[in-house]
Amino acid sequence: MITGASSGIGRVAAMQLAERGWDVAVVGRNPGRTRDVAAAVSGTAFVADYNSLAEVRALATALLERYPRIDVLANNAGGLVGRRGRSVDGHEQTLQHNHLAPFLLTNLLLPRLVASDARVVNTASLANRGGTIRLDNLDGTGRAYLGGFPAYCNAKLATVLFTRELAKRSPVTAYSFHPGFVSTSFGHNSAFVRWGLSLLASRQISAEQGAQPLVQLASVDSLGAASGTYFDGLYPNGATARRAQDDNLAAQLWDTTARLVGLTDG
Ligand SMILES: NC(=O)c1ccc[n+]([C@@H]2O[C@H](COP(=O)([O-])OP(=O)(O)OC[C@H]3O[C@@H](n4cnc5c(N)ncnc54)[C@H](O)[C@@H]3O)[C@@H](O)[C@H]2O)c1
Repeated sequence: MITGASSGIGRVAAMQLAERGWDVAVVGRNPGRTRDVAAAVSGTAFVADYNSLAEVRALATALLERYPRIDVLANNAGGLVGRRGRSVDGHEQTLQHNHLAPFLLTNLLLPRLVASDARVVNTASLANRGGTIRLDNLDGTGRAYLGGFPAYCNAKLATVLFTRELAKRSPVTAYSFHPGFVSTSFGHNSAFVRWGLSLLASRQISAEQGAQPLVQLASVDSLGAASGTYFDGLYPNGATARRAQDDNLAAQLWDTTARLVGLTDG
């Protein structure tokens, strides 16, 4: 199961895993592109916009109906929303697309993932190092938006913490990773990020190269790294923000997020 599989890293990973014989669930936001990729990999298309948690819930229901077993869930959908705005559920959108929605999807699938002895692979980012988590203000209300970059850093720090905590709270194997600076449509909707990426142009890699960590983390039998590990590309224990090592923060973030997405009432 690969989210954000209609383009970029997710699309290439879907192609490569299908070539290895996997039955791939292609999850995307754009119906036409998602169906095209699904047809190309002889997989099944699922469409959901993470701007709505109701769509995430419907997605989970459809996936559970279709697959009695799930070997891998790759939470890869994400990116920046260039202008501050609220999701259908009232949350800051970059936070919802990168953290709240994948958290909810994973939890709704968790019993099936556990029963399948599955792996969860979360696409994080080096940007986690610039993140902060304010548990009483995950939306960043009142803080400068700057083309979504601070919100993105915070959300990807949340991804690293979520992965560590998932490894603690459940028997599934969970990894997060930074794919590298990959030439995709990532950041095209934010002038600030486009400018930042232009400075890194010489370090950009192709989507084929950027998909390698996802493909490896999904498919290699033994990675020799503990569940919860963050990879920088193919290398375990990549550099993270110090806060990403804070077990107490990870546990509190889990509980706060569960409340925000309506999994618990506190
Ligand atoms: N490209 C990079 O340099 C880079 C670096 C670090 C991390 N990442 C992360 O890699 C992942 C894949 O990005 P990419 O580089 O392939 O870019 P991309 O823009 O080609 O792909 C992003 C995918 O996420 C999906 N998505 C975005 N918002 C969504 C929403 N609201 N609902 C449902 N799906 C949504 C898109 O439809 C698309 O399929 C993202 O999580 C991104 O943050 C990318």
